[in-house]
Order: sequence, then C-alpha cells, then structure tokens
Amino acid sequence: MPLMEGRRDSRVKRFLSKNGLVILGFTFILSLIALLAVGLTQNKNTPENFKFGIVFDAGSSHTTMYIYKWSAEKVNDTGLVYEIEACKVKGPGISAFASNVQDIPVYLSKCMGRAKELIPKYKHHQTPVYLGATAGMRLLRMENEQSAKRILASVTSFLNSYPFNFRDARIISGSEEGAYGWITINYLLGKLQKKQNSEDPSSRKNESQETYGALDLGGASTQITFVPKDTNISSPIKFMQFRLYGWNYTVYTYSFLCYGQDQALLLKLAKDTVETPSGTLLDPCFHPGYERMVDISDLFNNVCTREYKDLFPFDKLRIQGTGDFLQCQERLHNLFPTTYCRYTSCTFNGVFMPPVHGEFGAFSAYYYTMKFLNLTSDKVTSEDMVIEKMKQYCSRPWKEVNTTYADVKEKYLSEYCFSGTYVLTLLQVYNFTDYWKHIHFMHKINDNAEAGWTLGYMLNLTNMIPAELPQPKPFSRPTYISLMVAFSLVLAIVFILGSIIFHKSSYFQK
Ligand SMILES: Nc1ccn([C@@H]2O[C@H](COP(=O)(O)OP(=O)(O)OP(=O)(O)O)[C@@H](O)[C@H]2O)c(=O)n1
Ligand SMILES: [Ca+2]
Repeated sequence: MPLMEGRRDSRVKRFLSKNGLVILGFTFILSLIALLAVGLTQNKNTPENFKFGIVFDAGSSHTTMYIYKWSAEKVNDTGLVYEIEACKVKGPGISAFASNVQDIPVYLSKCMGRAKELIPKYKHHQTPVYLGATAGMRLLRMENEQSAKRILASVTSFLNSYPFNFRDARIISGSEEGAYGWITINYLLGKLQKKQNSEDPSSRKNESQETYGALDLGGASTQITFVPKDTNISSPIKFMQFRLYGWNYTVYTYSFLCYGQDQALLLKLAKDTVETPSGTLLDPCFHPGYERMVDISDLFNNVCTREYKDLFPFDKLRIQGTGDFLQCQERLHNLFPTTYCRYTSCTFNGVFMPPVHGEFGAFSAYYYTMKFLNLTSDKVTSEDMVIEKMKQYCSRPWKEVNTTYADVKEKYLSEYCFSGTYVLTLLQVYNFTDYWKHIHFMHKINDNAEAGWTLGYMLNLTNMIPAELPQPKPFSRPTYISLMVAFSLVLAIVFILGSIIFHKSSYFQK
C-alpha cells in the first residue's frame, strides 16, 4: 500500500510540475490583462461633462445676460470658462422701471428664452442664475429705497419662474464691482494660475505684482482696482485681501459713484448751468454744429446733481457744440477737485489712493470710447498722441461726423468727443500721464470672455477659484498608463522566463 501511495504521489507531483505552472502562468497573464483593462477603462477619456452659469449685468445704461460654460472635471483649473453668449437686453437699465415694474418680464424674457435654447434641457435645473445690479440701482436706492426693492422683487419672481437654479438678484457694492472686475481680467489673462509653475517662494512678492490693475468705466460709476507697490502704507480704506490658488493678494479698490460717463456729463452740464445761467450753453465738449435740448428738471432731478439745484428763469437748456478739446478738458478738470487730501496720497474729492502701479486693463466704456477713436492700439504709447487725436476729432463739424459714421447710434456718436476727453482727464487725475503705455484697453480676453465684473462674480459664488493650489498628481495620465503597461509587461516576461527556467531545471533533474 505505501508503495502504491508513493507512486500516486509522484504522478500528482509530475502533473503539477508539468501543467500546474502552465495553468498558473495562464492565470497570471489573464490577471495582468484584466489589470491593464481596468486601468485603461478607468482612465480613458469620457465625453466631457459641461456646466453652465448665467449672470445678468444690470448696469445703469443697459442690461446684458452672460452665459458661461466650463468643463465639470476641470472645475478648479483656471482659464477654462468660456462666455458662450452675451445677450443684450433691449431697452434702458433696470432702474428705469421704477414706475412700470410690470414691464420687467417682457424686458428680460427674450434673453431668458435664449438661455433656454443654448443650455441643454437636462442641465437647466443645475444652472445657477444671478443678477447683479450696479450704479443705476445704487442711485435709485439712495433716491427711493422702496422703488429699488420693488424692481428687485419683480426681477426675482420673474427669474424664479424659469426651470434654472435661480440664486439671487441684488445690488452689488462698488468694491465688489471693482474686485470682481480685477479677478475676471487676471483669471482670463492667466495671471492667477501662472503662479502654479513657480516653486520659488522668494518670487512671491514679484509675482503678486504681476497682476493687472482693473479700470472699469460705466454710465453711472467708475472703479479702479490694483495691487499697490507698498501694501504696508497706512490706509483709511481697508485693502481687500484675497487668497487665490495659494497666494495672498492685497488689493486697493475704489468705486466713484456719479463718475460714470453719463452721470459725469450731467454733472458737467449742471455745473455749467449754475456757473453761467443762460438758456443756451456753448459747449466745447460737443462738435461744432451739434445741438441738443435738455430739460432743466431732468438735469437736476438726480442724486448726483441735486446739490447744484437752483431756480432758473428757463426750463429748457439748449446745448450748442463748439468742438474745442482744450476748453472741454479745462471744464472737465473742474469735476475733479484735487487740492484737498488728508492722507499720504489721494485721487480726487479727498479720496485716498496709493500711487498707481503695474500694468492696467481698461474695459467697458474706456474700451468703447477709445476703440471708436482708434486709440486702443499698443502703438499709442503716450498721452500726447491721444491729446493730438482728440483736438482734431472734437473740432470736426457734427454734420461731417454724422455722415461719416452713419451706422453708429446717435447718442454714442454725439458724445465721443466728450467721453474721449473724459477718459483722458480721469486717467490724468489718476496720475497715468507718464504711464500711458501701461494701460491696455481690452474687451474680449483671449477669445474666452469679456472683461467685466460678471465672470469674477460667478467664479466666486460657485467656488471655482480655490484658496489653495490644487495638489498636482505625481504623473500625468499618459505617463501613468505607459508606466502601468511597461511594468506589467516586465512582470509577465520575468514570470514566463522564470517558469521556463524552472520547468527545464526540474525536467533535467529527472
Ligand atoms: N458702443 C458703446 C456702448 C456704450 N457706450 C457708453 O458707455 C457707457 C456705458 O458703459 P457700460 O459699461 O455699459 O455702463 P453700465 O454698465 O450700464 O453702467 P454702470 O456700470 O455705471 O452701472 C454709456 O455712457 C454709453 O453711452 C458707448 O459709448 N459706446
Ligand atoms: Ca458696468
């Protein structure tokens, strides 16, 4: 019996040494293939999952609806958000609806219809909708808080009736407007994510100065925002602190209410009327031959001009253009009192501002005006070049200008002499005189999105800009896959070679 058992044992051993290794090897290779398949499937490119966001910019002169689109997988990277639509709402700014709030649904419905068309239906419920109102509504709130509330309530109930994820409709502050504009342009210019490549902490200071300052000019207010050279100076205005992608920023921002283009023109006309009360105003800021009638009640029935209100023996003002840039500029300088300053440095009206520093992006009405005047090119490197152009442009007869640019809206066209002079004067007051080449007039940045506060607002509210740098993965996906394949192959080859050697040696031993 023991002999029989011994023989069976050795047969089993032989079977195992002959076929066992083959079975094991086969199983091993199958496992490797499975491992690779799982790795590759897990890491393969799935179709991109896009997200959308809607922001209404309810400005003083008009409302625009922006739709942004980005990849859900790359949510914390930067420069990946695209503006896919800028729908201009037909009509004035929302503050003009104080006495006819019932018309707000009709006013906003066309652009909301566009949003429904452009965003896939199954994404509607997760698409956030925000409306931010700026200086026009700030002024209305100062004049009549109830009216401002009624307008926002009507906007809220209308936007809520859509299948989107409506978040809120509110008046944003001037500092928010300035800060979000600064975030937008630096995000789009790649100034924030560029830091990811820097590993040298000593370069932190220089790098933080690399951001662009932001200059925004609207119809009713204007903002200036930048990282000052010296952030340790004592400031009566709290600097804003941001931590973005692992870096700290100390940012100065100020919003001048009533110093947007439209309100500044009213301010100028009101001051002129008070200083030389006459039914006819010879105005150097309009082209020779241009005429416009303005109601005195409209001119002074306004938060920005009411301090000049007086009794006049006429109720209409006739404006007659004389087209003289230098005289226009002299008049505009009167809007910016600079003599009084309690701090180390000021802009105007005694407002603290550190000296301007770094490169600046100038957008909205800065851009519209300078674009029309053909002054946005980088070849315009000095203020003198702008002055020469303005002298010549303002002196052109209105008739000639009107026929040359027949396709430009008359409201805009008639005011480009004024607004060009205003832009130049405002920048002089900010002290950009010897700094002109550092101003970059911009509209759409890198074909991604328009410069303005809306994108920064949405990035912030959807937490798309992390405070800390996302931890980079040790290997990129192609490297990871190649390494997996290479090591699996090496393992397989070693195993096959090993089993052949083992098999042969046990055969010879027999
Ligand atoms: N092609 C254009 C478009 C606008 N404008 C002028 O630009 C100013 C409005 O600029 P905008 O940035 O649209 O202002 P709002 O956002 O409406 O105003 P705010 O930011 O002050 O609320 C107005 O004076 C308008 O006449 C212009 O000159 N040319
Ligand atoms: Ca604006």
